[in-house]
Amino acid sequence: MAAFRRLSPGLQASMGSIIYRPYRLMSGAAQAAMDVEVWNMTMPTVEDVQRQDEGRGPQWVFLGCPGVGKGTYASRLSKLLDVPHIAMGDLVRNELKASSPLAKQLSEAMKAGKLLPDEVIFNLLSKRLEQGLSAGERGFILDGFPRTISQAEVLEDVTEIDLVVNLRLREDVLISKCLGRRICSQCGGNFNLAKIDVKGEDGAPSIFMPPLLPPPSCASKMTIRADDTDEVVRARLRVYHEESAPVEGYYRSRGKLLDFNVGGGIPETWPNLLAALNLTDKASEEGDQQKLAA
Ligand SMILES: Nc1ncnc2c1ncn2[C@@H]1O[C@H](COP(=O)(O)OP(=O)(O)O)[C@@H](O)[C@H]1O
Repeated sequence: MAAFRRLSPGLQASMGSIIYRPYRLMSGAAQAAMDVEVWNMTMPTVEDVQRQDEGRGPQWVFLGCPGVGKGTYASRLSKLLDVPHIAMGDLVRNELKASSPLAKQLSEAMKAGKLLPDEVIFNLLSKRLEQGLSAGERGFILDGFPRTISQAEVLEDVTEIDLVVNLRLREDVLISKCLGRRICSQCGGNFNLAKIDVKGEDGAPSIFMPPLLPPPSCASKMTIRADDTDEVVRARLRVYHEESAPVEGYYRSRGKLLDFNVGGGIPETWPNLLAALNLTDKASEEGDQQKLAA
């Protein structure tokens, strides 16, 4: 509870009331059974995950450096498991569209690659979870939260996290992927102009990732995130190593961390990730069957 004491009483109240009620519905026995499973790294099947508990969906976290693909894979998994994908960066960017002096100040910090104050982050996350609860959402996949040990401690105080997926990729590729990232200003689609083709060295495998090019309708509307410049990407990676990498150890020591090396583009990585999670994507399997039959 030490982390709570560092937060404002109002925030404690809001985190406590919003997250505690529904997510504590899971029985102690069910929680204990799940802890043992995750500790032994026996991954749940998609049916186990969906059947988990009447009032409680899966609660997963995605960790990993900027550019590793947290958003891409968390969003795909959220569709597969039918739980919301809550991307902290998106919540922040959305909030900072306002023109208040505070929004300006926070936006400057973000553009410099710094983490924003916990108070701001918890407020946004609480609001988002509250909206989700009113809309009947069950469970979540968090992407970009927690990013510090103190955030992880607060999260642990208020709810149970079932599984933490830690995506990993070599640093030169991360930088190229951040610099190649483009977003369509009209439809919000994410694309990447970077062509990654690195030879394996010292036992490390080769990595090939083709660019993810926009369709003609989006091509003239490409925008770049303000924090995807070379200097800021390097600053964000430094911040990750200093502040966020310890969160990996936090969950590893609790038996909840699954390390996963991103070894290629989406077509190779997605099935490998599903296999590591012991999940089956029936839709893409059926698609494969259709392709095979054609
Ligand atoms: N949990 C968090 N704590 C503090 N700041 C955050 C958090 N999540 C997002 N931010 C802010 O939003 C920025 C963008 O986040 P995100 O889109 O998740 O970036 P990335 O691509 O680096 O993983 C971060 O660099 C930081 O300024």
